[in-house]
Amino acid sequence: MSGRDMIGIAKTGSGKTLAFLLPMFRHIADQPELESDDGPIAIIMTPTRELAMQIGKECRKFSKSLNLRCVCVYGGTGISEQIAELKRGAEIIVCTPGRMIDMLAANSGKVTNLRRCTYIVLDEADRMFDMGFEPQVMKIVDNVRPDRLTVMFSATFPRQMEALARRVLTKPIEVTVGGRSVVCADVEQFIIVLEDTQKFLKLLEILGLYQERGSCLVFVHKQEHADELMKNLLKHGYPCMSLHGGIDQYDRDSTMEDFKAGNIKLLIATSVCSRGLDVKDLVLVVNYDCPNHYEDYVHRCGRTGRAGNHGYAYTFVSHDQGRHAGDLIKALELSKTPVPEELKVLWQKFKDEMEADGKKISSYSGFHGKGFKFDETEAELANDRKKLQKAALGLQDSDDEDAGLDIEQKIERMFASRKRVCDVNQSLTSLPSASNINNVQSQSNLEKLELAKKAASQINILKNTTAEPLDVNQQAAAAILKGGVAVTHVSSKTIAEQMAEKINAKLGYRPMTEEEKEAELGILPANQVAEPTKRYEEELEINDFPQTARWKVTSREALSQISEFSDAGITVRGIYIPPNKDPKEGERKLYLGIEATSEIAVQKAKAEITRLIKEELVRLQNSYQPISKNRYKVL
Ligand SMILES: Nc1ncnc2c1ncn2[C@@H]1O[C@H](COP(=O)(O)OP(=O)(O)OP(=O)(O)O)[C@@H](O)[C@H]1O
Repeated sequence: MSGRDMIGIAKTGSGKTLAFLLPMFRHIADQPELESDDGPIAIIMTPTRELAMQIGKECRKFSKSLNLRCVCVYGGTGISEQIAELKRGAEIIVCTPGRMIDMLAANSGKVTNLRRCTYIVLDEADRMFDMGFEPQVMKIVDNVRPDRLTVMFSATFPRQMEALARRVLTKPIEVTVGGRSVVCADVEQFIIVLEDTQKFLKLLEILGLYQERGSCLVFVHKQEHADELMKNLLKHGYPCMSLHGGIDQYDRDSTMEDFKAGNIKLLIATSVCSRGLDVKDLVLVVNYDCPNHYEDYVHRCGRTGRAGNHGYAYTFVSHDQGRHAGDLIKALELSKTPVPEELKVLWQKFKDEMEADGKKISSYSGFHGKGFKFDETEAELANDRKKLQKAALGLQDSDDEDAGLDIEQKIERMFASRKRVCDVNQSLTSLPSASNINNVQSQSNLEKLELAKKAASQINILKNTTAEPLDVNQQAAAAILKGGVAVTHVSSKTIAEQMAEKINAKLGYRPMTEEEKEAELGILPANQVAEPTKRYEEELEINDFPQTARWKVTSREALSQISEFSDAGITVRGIYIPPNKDPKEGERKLYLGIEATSEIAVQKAKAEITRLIKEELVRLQNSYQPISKNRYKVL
């Protein structure tokens, strides 16, 4: 309420939605009214479409009487109605980040814009900052005025995620109500260790106990399992539906509506339903497949025991899932629930097995490798590569939240970056490996200037004859995101100057300033001449990223855009070496060389390269649709 940025952490079902809606209404009431063509004053971002719908519904309960308009913008459904609604104007947009970006770019920015946006909510903030959403969230947040109010809410907030989140907050206050990342005390937890073959019968037994008392939600790990289990339950006389990312959005919406209205009492879902969903009278959660990380367990269990009601959460762990036992023990201990002996035994067994393999177990989940063939760093690197390649091939479940944690760090590690700083003048003779400068080493500065000018003018001619729409489009998109008008005009002279600057950077040549020229002509005293500048270089290995990610950062357009944006020269060097092959003598794996006259320029270029690779990895993973949508239609 006081206008500070904040991180709010409170247990599931405690009413966090209202905690950000009420101050938001007050904030909007203090702003001047929207004029035609104004975008929203408040944006609420959520990780799932169902959650966006739910928050939109909650918001409208209040906004109607306050004469405010709230529009839900989320993917998977027709874009035209959402565009029409936005064009009529809305003070509040509840959205999933991907579709919001589509809207901002739609119709050259005439649909909506961020000019008036001063209040941003990131609900389920920790989820919003993992691999799936961070690039999109940052794209939006970075284009909202810096003096905005930003608030983040979640029931869980791992420390490593918090550091990332704080990048978009200004001196935030952190409000924690009750525990941080703890299962709500109103949820009674049961862990059952059993064989896979016993799971279905156990589920029938549990449903027999609870089905009469209210709605039940069963979580499975994969989309196929959800459909399979639904069929089996239908066969056994339990009317139910399934809900997951592979189902058409219209069917997802209607299933969710039916489940919330109590028309369907039993829902089989993947973790797409684990966060934020609020279903009245949901009395039972069954983790038919054990969640594969701690936060997911907390959120899944939190679908029951909401708003002061009592709920029950059962979790099945099979004997070969000892690796998850640590997280479950942690969850039980933190919520002061006795840990079953069988679970302790399972965990101990897993730890013993790992230790026998030479792997050290940390207190709960995860282990630190002590491989036989690799040293620790190599093992980690190999593992990261495997994961990224898996992601690129779409081999992970699309609802697997674990997939992208700390992806930037992994990319950074794969870059195996090498840095160098050198004096410009020295560098001309001491850095023969630095790309195109070999043939100009012995030339004088004046000759180099002439060379740069000629090359720039040739490129300029080429630019004018083969226009590059991408450059212009990108500028337009940036302008639209900022709420401006998409006008881009770059004169030939400017292009020539920019190209000359870039070539100068590559050559390691710094043109003389007016003062220096005058000094050389004897007009200024020599002691007023500026000190020689330094050149900063960094090499980033890109050989082992998936092919499309490599293409993305080596294309001519991408390189010229990054150069333009960062003021650094970038060259593609080395050759591509396939996996499991070593470079021959004198060869180097494919890498990018960045050179600039300031460290900031190098960092800007590197950040952009990282962003492009990350975006591509996310795209590859999200575009994986293994199963035909039609299979999931429930008639
Ligand atoms: N002051 C209140 N008194 C009674 N019920 C409330 C109050 N505030 C919120 N609720 C109800 O509590 C339920 C849970 O609220 P909400 O969905 O905001 O929880 P949450 O903290 O966001 O949970 P999650 O972490 O799962 O997203 C909703 O049904 C809401 O209507």
